[in-house]
Amino acid sequence: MSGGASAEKKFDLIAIGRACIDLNAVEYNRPMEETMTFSKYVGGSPANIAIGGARLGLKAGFIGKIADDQHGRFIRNYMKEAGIDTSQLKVDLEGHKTGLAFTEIKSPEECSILMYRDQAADLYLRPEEVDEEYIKQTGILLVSGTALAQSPSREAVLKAVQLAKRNGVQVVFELDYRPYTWKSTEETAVYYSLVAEQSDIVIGTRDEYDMLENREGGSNEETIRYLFSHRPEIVVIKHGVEGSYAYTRSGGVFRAQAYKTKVLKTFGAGDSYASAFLYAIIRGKDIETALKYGSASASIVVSKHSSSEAMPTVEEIESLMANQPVIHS
Ligand SMILES: Nc1ncnc2c1ncn2[C@@H]1O[C@H](COP(=O)(O)OP(=O)(O)OP(=O)(O)O)[C@@H](O)[C@H]1O
Ligand SMILES: O=C(O)C[C@@H](O)[C@H](O)C(=O)CO
Repeated sequence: MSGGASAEKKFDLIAIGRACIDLNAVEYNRPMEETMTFSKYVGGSPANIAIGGARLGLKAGFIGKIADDQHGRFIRNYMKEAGIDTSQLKVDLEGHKTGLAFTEIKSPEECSILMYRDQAADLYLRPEEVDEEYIKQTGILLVSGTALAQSPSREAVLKAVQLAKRNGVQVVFELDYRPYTWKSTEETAVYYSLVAEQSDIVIGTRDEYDMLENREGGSNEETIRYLFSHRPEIVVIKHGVEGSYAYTRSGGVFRAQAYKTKVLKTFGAGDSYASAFLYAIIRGKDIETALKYGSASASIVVSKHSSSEAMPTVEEIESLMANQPVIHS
């Protein structure tokens, strides 16, 4: 897996899944019950990753579905301005709504997200709306796990994965587990393992791999033994502030520590991490360096108010990598 793969393609990365709205508490360090004002941003893990990638200079596209309303139009405009191709951002004509994420920042360590995702438009993307000609044009297809939670979005994603494999496009699976979207953990494990086994790169937290394996307290060693008996070449396992590991099929083990930063909130870490890690891989950097890019990007985003708008530039990431100490754990 290297940068050369997408050099001649129109896109470096196409993400599939939700593009939603984040409403982040403006008065933070207090419970949401006492929060009166929220700032609006584009959100949704795969949208954040595409925005992060575009900010780093990647050629990015997006496959998804937005509501036919002001929120949907806000999302499309923001993503277009961020430099993302929105031609495959379909408009829902059946009255489904944009998903909303209200974020509560009680303290830097105590953050939570209150989701309004009943009948969310993104989960109504249909398989017939996924176009092979579009997928052919990218080096990487980035799949978000939440898009597998419900039909018809589930089948749309499975079709996209199939088309990617048929056309030599690398599949990156970001586990992105959001409990409220799923009916049961059994169901999650079935679809997570189905897609992980077919992906070239899998990225998730230790807890998300436990979800994939339908167990508690699993180990990285067991996870890689399982996944390397299938298609994945690289497995990235994140351990929050304790840093992250990447394992390669050929036996490589790499670790990156988190960078010290003044944390405002913790969400957005995973999405910024994924976009910068993939940017580095696409640009042909080695895996250890790619992990550092991911960690540096995440440490910038956790120090800021939003997830999408806060995505850093290459210069910001490289400057942080050169100057900021890591957290020893
Ligand atoms: N408090 C922190 N300070 C600095 N860096 C952090 C902190 N928390 C996380 N990170 C960085 O972000 C990376 C991803 O974080 P984490 O493992 O929490 O992912 P995640 O759970 O997917 O994130 P999210 O909260 O966005 O869902 C970590 O590997 C680490 O490099
Ligand atoms: O992924 C979501 O739906 C919410 C995000 O947009 C939010 O910014 C976040 O949790 C990022 O990790």
